[in-house]
Parts: sequence; structure tokens; C-alpha cells
Amino acid sequence: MFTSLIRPLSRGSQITKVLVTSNNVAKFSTSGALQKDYQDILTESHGKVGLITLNRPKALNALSSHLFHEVNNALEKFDDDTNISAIVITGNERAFAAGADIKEMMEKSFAEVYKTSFLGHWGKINDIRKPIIAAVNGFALGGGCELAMSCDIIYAGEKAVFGQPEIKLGVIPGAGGTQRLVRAVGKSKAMEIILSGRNFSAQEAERWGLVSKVLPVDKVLDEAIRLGQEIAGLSQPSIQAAKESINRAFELSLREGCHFERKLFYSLFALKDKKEGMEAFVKKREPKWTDE
Ligand SMILES: CCCCCCC/C=C/C(=O)SCCNC(=O)CCNC(=O)[C@H](O)C(C)(C)COP(=O)(O)OP(=O)(O)OC[C@H]1O[C@@H](n2cnc3c(N)ncnc32)[C@H](O)[C@@H]1OP(=O)(O)O
Repeated sequence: MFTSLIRPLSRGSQITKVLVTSNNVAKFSTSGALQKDYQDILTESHGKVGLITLNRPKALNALSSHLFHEVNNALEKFDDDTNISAIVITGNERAFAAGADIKEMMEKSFAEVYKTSFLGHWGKINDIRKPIIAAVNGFALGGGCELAMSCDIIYAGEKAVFGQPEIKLGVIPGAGGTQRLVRAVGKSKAMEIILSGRNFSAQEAERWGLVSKVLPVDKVLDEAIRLGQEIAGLSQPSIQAAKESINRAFELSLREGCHFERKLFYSLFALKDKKEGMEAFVKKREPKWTDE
């Protein structure tokens, strides 16, 4: 049996009708939305912003391998789509994602996860060139917190709950949690959170620098899309260069990072957009970006 729903969308968005079938396969009825059928996610475009909604509500968006393969597929499609300049990943009001799917992992042996490189596909998100914004409401636990931290910017609803509770399952974070959390909040806080497995609030996450903005629950997605649209309105080669350079800060020494940044800065002088941006400033007019 088919049920239909119209998502409330922000200003300037395309209206997309989502048909949810009894086996939870979503189809999109307007042009501009992806034609690919997914089972565990929904995808839409809002102008130049691609939106991925995790959609396993009964399991609090637990990250099964299947769901994550779909996320990777959608991310790669948006990254290759010249009509898309920024990507937003969200869940629902109850959960962004309550972690990796414990029911899927429960029976897996060491030999199996090792031989099949169980989390091998997790790193694909790090190769996406376009900015990714996480719009987090509800639980962002374990792999859900790691997914949010793999995004470039996190906006959180005031009731969002973050945490790395893996220690309570007899394991440790496995998708970058021990590495990204310590870089975001420092060693002492990261140790406290990961060794105790205790959750923390959106307000704490903002205070510690993990989250860039805390918003009312019903405003998080709209604001994330609005930020994506703001970014999409700028020169895209510069946006991608800025993202690449900021991410290098996690891997290079300060000296190497500044050297890398300088080279990228010089390279942007080859762009028409550099000439346009500077000329527009001097002539006191709005720039017209061509992304060239
Ligand atoms: C493929 C990429 C994966 C990369 C992973 C990298 C390594 C990551 C490891 C992890 O993430 S381990 C998991 C960490 N997360 C948790 O430990 C949280 C588990 N969930 C909870 O503690 C609770 O569900 C909650 C979030 C505190 C909410 O509690 P509440 O009482 O409100 O709801 P529940 O009845 O517990 O849940 C509703 C429904 O959802 C199912 N569910 C919730 N979380 C998961 C999960 N992580 N995996 C599988 N299923 C989950 C839960 O079982 C319920 O379903 P039913 O049992 O009623 O069918």
C-alpha cells in the first residue's frame, strides 16, 4: 500500500513529493530529485543543496552496512552533480543515528570483520570534495556521532544528544571517534566521554567546539540548508580549496599546513573568479561567479 507525504521545505526549495511504499522504498515525483531508489535513506535537492535523510526511524537510524552503502552512493552522486554545491545529512527529530547497527554486528566474528574489511567503506565520506553539513536532532551516538564528526559543519537541535557509548558494548569507537573527538574537544574531555561512555548535550558540544550552532529543533534542518545555499552562492573552486586546506590541518604540521595553504592560495590566482571577486570589490558591485 502507498502512502504519500509532502515534506515541509525551506524557501526556494523544490517541492518534492515522496511516495513511501510498504517496503519503505522511496520514489521522487519531481525532476531535480535523484531517480535512484533507496530503501534506508531519502534524497532531495533544495536548489544547489543536496539533502540526504537517514530513514530507518524504527531502528533510530541505526547505521547498517546497507544504509551506509546508500549514504556513500548518494554522497558520490551529489559530489559528481554539477548542479549541487553543498550537501546536508540529517535524520529525524528522535535520532540523527543511534550508532552502528548492533543487531548486525552482534554475530560477527573477528575473522569476518577483518577479512571483509567491515568498516572499509566508511572512509568514503572523507573523499567528498563538496562541503557537508550535519543537521543533528535527537540521538547522535557511536557511529552516529562519528558520522556527524565526519561532516564539515555540525548544526544541532537543542535536544540533541551526542555520545560514544561503544565502551558499554565491550568495544571502542571504530569509525574515527577516538581521533576526531580528541581533535575537536581535547584529550581530557575525549578521554572522559569515551572511557565512561556517557552522553553529552548539544549545549556542551557547542561549548567544546564540536558543534558550531545550537538551534530550536524545528529550525535545524532549514538553517543547515540555508547555510548550504549561502555556501553554494560563492565561488565553488575556492570553497573546495578552503575545505581541502582546513582538513589538511588535521594531518600536517603547522609549517606543512601553512605551506600547503599558500600553494592553494597561489593556485586560485589562475581562476576567473579571483579576478571577478576582486574587481567586484573595487568597483563596489556584486560578483558574478562562474566557478572558473
Ligand atoms: C556501517 C557503518 C558503521 C560504522 C560503525 C563504526 C563503529 C560504531 C559502533 C557503534 O556505533 S556501536 C553502537 C553505539 N550506540 C549505542 O550503543 C546506542 C544504542 N541505543 C540505545 O542505547 C537506545 O536505543 C537509545 C538511543 C538510548 C534510545 O533508547 P529508547 O529506549 O528511547 O529506544 P529503544 O527502544 O532502545 O530503541 C528503539 C529501537 O531502535 C533500536 N536501536 C536503537 N539503537 C540501535 C542500534 N545502535 N543498533 C540497532 N538497533 C538499535 C532498538 O533496538 C529498538 O528496536 P526494537 O528492539 O524495539 O526493535
